[in-house]
Amino acid sequence: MLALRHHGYWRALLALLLTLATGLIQAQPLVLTELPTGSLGTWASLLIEDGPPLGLGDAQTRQREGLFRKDNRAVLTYGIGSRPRWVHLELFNPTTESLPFRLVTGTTWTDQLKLFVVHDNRVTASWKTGDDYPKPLELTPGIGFTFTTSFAPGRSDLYLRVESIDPLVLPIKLMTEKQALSSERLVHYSYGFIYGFLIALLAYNGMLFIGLRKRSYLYYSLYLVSLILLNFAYTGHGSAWLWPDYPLLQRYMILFLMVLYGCCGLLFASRFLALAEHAPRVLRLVRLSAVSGLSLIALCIMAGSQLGAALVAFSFISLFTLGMVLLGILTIRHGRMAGRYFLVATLFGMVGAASTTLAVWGWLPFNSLTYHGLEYGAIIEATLLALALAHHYNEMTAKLSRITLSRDVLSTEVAERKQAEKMLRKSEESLKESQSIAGLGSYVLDIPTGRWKSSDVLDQLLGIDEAYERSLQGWVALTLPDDRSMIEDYFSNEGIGQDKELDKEYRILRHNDHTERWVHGLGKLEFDAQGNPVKMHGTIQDITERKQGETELRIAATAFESQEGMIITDANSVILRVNRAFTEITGYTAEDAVGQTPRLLKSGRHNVDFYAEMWESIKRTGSWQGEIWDRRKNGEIYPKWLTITAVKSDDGTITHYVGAHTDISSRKVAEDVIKRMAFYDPLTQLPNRRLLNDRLSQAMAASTRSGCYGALMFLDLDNFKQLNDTHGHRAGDLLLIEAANRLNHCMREMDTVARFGGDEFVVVLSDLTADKVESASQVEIVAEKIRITLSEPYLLNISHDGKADTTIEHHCTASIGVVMFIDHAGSQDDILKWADVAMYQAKEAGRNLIRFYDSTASEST
Ligand SMILES: Nc1nc2c(ncn2[C@@H]2O[C@H](COP(=O)(O)OP(=O)(O)OP(=O)(O)O)[C@@H](O)[C@H]2O)c(=O)[nH]1
Repeated sequence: MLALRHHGYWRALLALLLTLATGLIQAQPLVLTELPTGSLGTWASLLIEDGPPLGLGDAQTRQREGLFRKDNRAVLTYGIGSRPRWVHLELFNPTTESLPFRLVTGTTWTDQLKLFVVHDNRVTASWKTGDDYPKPLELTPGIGFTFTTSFAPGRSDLYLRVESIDPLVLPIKLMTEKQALSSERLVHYSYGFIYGFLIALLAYNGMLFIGLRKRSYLYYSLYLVSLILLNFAYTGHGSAWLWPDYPLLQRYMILFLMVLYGCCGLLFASRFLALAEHAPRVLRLVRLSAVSGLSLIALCIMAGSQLGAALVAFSFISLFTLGMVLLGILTIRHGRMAGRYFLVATLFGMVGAASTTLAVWGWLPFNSLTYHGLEYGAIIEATLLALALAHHYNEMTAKLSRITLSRDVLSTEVAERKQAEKMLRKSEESLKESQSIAGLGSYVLDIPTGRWKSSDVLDQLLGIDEAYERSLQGWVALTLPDDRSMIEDYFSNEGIGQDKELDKEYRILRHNDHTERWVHGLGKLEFDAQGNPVKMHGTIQDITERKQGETELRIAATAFESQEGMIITDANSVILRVNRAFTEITGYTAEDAVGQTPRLLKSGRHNVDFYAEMWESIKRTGSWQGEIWDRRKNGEIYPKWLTITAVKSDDGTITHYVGAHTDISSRKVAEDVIKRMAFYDPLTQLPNRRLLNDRLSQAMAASTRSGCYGALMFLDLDNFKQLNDTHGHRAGDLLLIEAANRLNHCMREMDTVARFGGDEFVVVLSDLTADKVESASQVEIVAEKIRITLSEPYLLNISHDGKADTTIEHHCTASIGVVMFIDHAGSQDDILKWADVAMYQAKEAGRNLIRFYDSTASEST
């Protein structure tokens, strides 16, 4: 208050100086036909009441005494708790008629206003109004008090007494009816717009609150309600329309609503800026301020101190606007975008409120802009706060969507993790199962103590149970004595001393059934900080079957490299492997043969049927064996004894073929020799008597079949003995050989020439004709040919031991006995006997003759 008064003195002094400076100019009355636009404060003179209230007469007297002083401001503003004062305005109507005018003065909150129009020392019009009175007269909401009056020609004096504890603001305007209406219309439109805008904003945010249930919107709506109510109150709409009968309410309503407006603003700001979260101490301060403001105003109202209430309200609203700006700055410093909008909004609000406050306090020039600053600022502030709220909502939505996204990601991760855990469990089970199938057990050995832990599979493998002593001794006991040193060596120096990993194959003795098993032990060392091995993690796998398999393989490999030629093909007969014996027999190396098929060895001696039969047998019985002729790499054809065996899988599918063969060339040769020895005469190489019997039997059978005659000739060389006796046995042999050759040359392929013994030969002719005479004639021709051929001289080259060979010419003939046979007329022996008889007949007849056996006459023909 002191400060206010202090300022008031300065202003008075300033006004006095200005009055003195401009006094001459404004000593003239205000000519009503030449009215300036705007407020007429500079034309007025003032008198402050020091003592008890003055009446009009007192004021007129003081005016005449020159006690009224000029203020020299268009709008007279004197702040809160100003002393009542009188204002005098001298008016002059230069016309001859009364001029009607609309006088606008005071603000809507002016407590008391008295107005007198004096003409010719007569009061022509007077009013008493103000918001201290119920149903205040001539109150135009949004404008002030407006009085319609007429000024008679000549001079009129306007006396105005004004009293207000609220900020005393005194615009004085004289307008024609037309000007007044236009001005009022503008004001009404403006308020229509302002309220429309604010109410729309309120409705919108109210609905947002109902829809979104966000308290920021509720507090913002409350803030708007308080702003609208405050505006409604101080523009006079309240006292004109809502509470005209309650001047007491009007007196405190503006002030209370100012505090309430500030509190709602703080409430909204606290929520919007999330002070509870980011600045709890500031929130406490804000709450304290709000509660203090409300308490103080309530106290003032209850104490009936309008001045106190006005001071509280104006101080509070000033601090509030400043506080809002500070809150905005604080929030920006916390790095929140919402704070920027808020700060800009509150700055507008603050500037607007400050403008109005300072204008009505008289610290700023009073004009439409400054006076309505609070409204403009509030509208801009409310708009920007709505934008801030929208931005905040966007931020929240983005945050929410981020949270939703994170939640989705999280739930996906959880699902994935669950899936991974499930898969892990599954794979652990599979691992256990596969370890069990593979006979793979695992262990962990504590090296310093020698204690170990084993998996279930390892326990099964070792044949131990829970109670088994899992110590070093326990382990040694499980190892086969012969292999213990291998493991002991590793743990003593060879391995662990050199930090090597364990990798050994050794045998164990199962604890429960004392069976021997082969195992493969692996172990990985774990070291302490000093580098000493402290643990070993490892696996032990049962490899008994593999070991057995390896042994069998070794045996098989040895067997494979046997004397027999071996060949292994796949199911498509493609050669996979051959052994050394194969190469030795065939001449083909492994490189030559692998990838080929056994057709490589084909001799061409066997026809398609042979091979078809062979494969049919393999398919049916799984094997085939027999003699087969193949061709060596060098082209030589050789016989071999081949055994082919099909290798089948468990399901019976043929997977491989194994062929084993032996070269039987030499055996074949031996067989031939034996055969020759058994059936051929070693000297002449002619069939012997045994083979003759066979051939004769065939010829006889053929004769029976065909009904054609066959013939048998019995030949005996004449006087052969002499040669032997004269030139030695060797010469006799040579003659026999030559005679045999000559016989062979005389005969057809189909005929048989045999050596019967000594110097006797037998010739069998088959398939002659069915006619006996004709056949006999053919035989005779042959026999004659033989006789003549054999009678040719023989040149015999005789070798002598240690002497030179000698060649002799020898003459020799043969006696020939012939038997014709057909359809088993006699047995083989009979035929031979008959031929022999005929031959003897020839001998007896003189030798070198041919005789046919005649069964009826038993004589030669
Ligand atoms: N060099 C030789 N002589 C044989 C062989 N086998 C038998 N001889 C002899 O052949 C002779 C056969 O004699 P014979 O047929 O009885 O008498 P021959 O002198 O031919 O008189 P004829 O038959 O009456 O004309 C005997 O002296 C046998 O020792 C043989 O393989 N080599």
